[in-house]
Amino acid sequence: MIKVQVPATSANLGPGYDCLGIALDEYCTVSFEVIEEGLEITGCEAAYCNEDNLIYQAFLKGLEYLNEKVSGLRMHVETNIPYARGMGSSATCIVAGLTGANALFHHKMNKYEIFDLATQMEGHPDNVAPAIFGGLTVSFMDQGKPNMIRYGVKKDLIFVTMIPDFEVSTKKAREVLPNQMSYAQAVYQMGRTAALAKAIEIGNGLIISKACNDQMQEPYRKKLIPAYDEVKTLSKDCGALTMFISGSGSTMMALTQQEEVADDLIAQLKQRYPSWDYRKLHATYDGSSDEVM
Ligand SMILES: Nc1ncnc2c1ncn2[C@@H]1O[C@H](COP(=O)(O)OP(=O)(O)O)[C@@H](O)[C@H]1O
Ligand SMILES: N[C@@H](CCOP(=O)(O)O)C(=O)O
Repeated sequence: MIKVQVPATSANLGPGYDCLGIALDEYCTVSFEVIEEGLEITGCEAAYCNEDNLIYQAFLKGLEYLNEKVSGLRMHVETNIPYARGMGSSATCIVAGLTGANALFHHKMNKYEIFDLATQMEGHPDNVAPAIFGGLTVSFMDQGKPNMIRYGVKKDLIFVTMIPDFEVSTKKAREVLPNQMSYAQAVYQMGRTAALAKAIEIGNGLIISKACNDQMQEPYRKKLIPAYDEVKTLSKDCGALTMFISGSGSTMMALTQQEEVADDLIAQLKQRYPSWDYRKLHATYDGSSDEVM
């Protein structure tokens, strides 16, 4: 039996739409066991316990690439990453399926081949890159192929993760975006994205707070998250460096280097939104991994 572990991810980090992503210390683990026939899936919602399961679809894509077949498969999923909340659940599924297939067939693919296949399935590279390689990644497409470079992350950064009790599907959140932006907006985004990556690496709070602002997707997506303005203001009032929509939402993340700021923000939000889920997460350099059990 093979056991695969993949971290949650937060994409965009404000201005880095479809480019920036970071791996966080919350994990999805999936075990894969070849059986005589059929497909057995446990550990996820009944709606996903069938051939449409995204992990299974990615597993099949991996097999096809490797030109391999299995007689049957037993899969067990354990995850703390909520669905459709902007924490990269679909990327973890895709990376887990591909990694599982690769591990069963002697690691014939390298991580860059997995990155390519995963990007094809996810449609953009920013979640799958940190899910595979860990850390803070900057990705871009070149001639249809994904490329990425990895940055470090200052250890003391706390990602205050505020998970609303409703879903936002990535597909829907992409549909609300306009098709064009001005040169002025492009300049606004480029400078901030480049500066933000370095600021997160070295823990420069001043640049994080100035650079982590976005004109490209958050102004349009905040309509899908009614509490966005309130959470943004509260994060600032509590002393957080910044607050952004994680991936396509609905999760919002505030960044701070002070434990008491994180605790205060969570305590205040818990009073207003007791049904939300709150976590204090940290970046991880552990990308996807597999082991024989
Ligand atoms: N454990 C799981 N098993 C099967 N499919 C899953 C699982 N978790 C997530 N998914 C798939 O990922 C979709 C959510 O993806 P998406 O809308 O991109 O949100 P997210 O921000 O969580 O990645 C679900 O609707 C489902 O198709
Ligand atoms: N760049 C994508 C990221 C989607 O991330 P997810 O965690 O919501 O799947 C986007 O913003 O659409």
